[in-house]
Amino acid sequence: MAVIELSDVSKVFGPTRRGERPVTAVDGVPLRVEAGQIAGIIGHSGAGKSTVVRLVNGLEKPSSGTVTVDGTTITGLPERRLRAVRLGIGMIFQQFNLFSSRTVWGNVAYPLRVAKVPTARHRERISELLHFVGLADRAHSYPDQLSGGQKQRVGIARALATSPKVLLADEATSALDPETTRDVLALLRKVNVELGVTIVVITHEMAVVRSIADRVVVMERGRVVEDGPAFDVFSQPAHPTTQRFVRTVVDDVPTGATLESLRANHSGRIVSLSYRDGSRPGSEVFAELISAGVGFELVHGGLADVRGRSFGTLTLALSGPDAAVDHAIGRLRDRAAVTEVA
Ligand SMILES: Nc1ncnc2c1ncn2[C@@H]1O[C@H](COP(=O)(O)OP(=O)(O)OP(=O)(O)O)[C@@H](O)[C@H]1O
Repeated sequence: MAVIELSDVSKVFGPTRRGERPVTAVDGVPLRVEAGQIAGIIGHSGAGKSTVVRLVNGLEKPSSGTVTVDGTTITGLPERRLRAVRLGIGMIFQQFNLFSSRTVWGNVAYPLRVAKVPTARHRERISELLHFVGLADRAHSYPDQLSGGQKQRVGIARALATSPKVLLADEATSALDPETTRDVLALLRKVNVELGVTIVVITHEMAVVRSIADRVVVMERGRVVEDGPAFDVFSQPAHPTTQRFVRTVVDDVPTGATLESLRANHSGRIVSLSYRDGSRPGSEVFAELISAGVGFELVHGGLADVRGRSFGTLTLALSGPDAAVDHAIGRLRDRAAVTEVA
């Protein structure tokens, strides 16, 4: 079942001054996020990601198309009904957006008050949330006494206070160092697995998508240019923009200067063996080469793991008589996609 569904949604911001052109921030976007999924929406600055988030929580109205959240079509809903829908959507932000004058406890209590949860129930709920995010001992601290990672944990506890079905994370780790990013992403996974919350992660970093998303949506200039299961998008990216994003985290195929340097430094034939179906190269590769009497050197490559399945490319420089090398390449083609790169 789709928890979030955008059908052919566009958002055009009209010019605010004379002489300016309207901006199409979102252009005919289809998006379906299934219940229990973690979807990663990636794109460069200005691609339209934040506008998609604002359309999902009803802060922007689409110029055309419809937005449905948890079975309710929110397009055209009056503000009063929208507020009720928003209670089912948690949000976390890059700059955490905590109240600096309230303690951790006070920050987490705030959405409970807005949702008119009886005060008698606050203590138990807040304590449960702070335990869940690992901050039970910081309840009386103020935000400026916390690290960035701790602030985001408070943001997550606050976003979960009213037990939303959906959590929207807009660049939630962009202000954090890599180690803290890993911890916060692990916490988001826990939110997904243990609480069953559907999560949409908006980011410009492929490493974030790689470590958390089940599903990847790539946006460019307001459009969705690629959308698929994380393993497929990482192992066989189709759109050039996706290919560039994937190369920022998995640089297994030699291109450009690397390829030139390989050619300059190896006189033999250079072949790449690609594994894109979840299988891995094993000792059989080397056994084939040895039995064919071919010399080899591993000159480039890498294997990556996405959602528990691996893929990657190994590049080898082969040396020996032409017939033996041809024979070995023929045998390897039975086991992997082989490309001769030089
Ligand atoms: N309220 C607005 N009025 C006018 N133009 C807007 C408005 N909000 C966004 N835009 C424009 O829409 C386009 C998409 O912006 P959006 O913030 O959705 O992109 P993004 O992918 O989230 O980028 P970033 O990561 O930089 O926030 C940009 O060209 C932006 O300038």
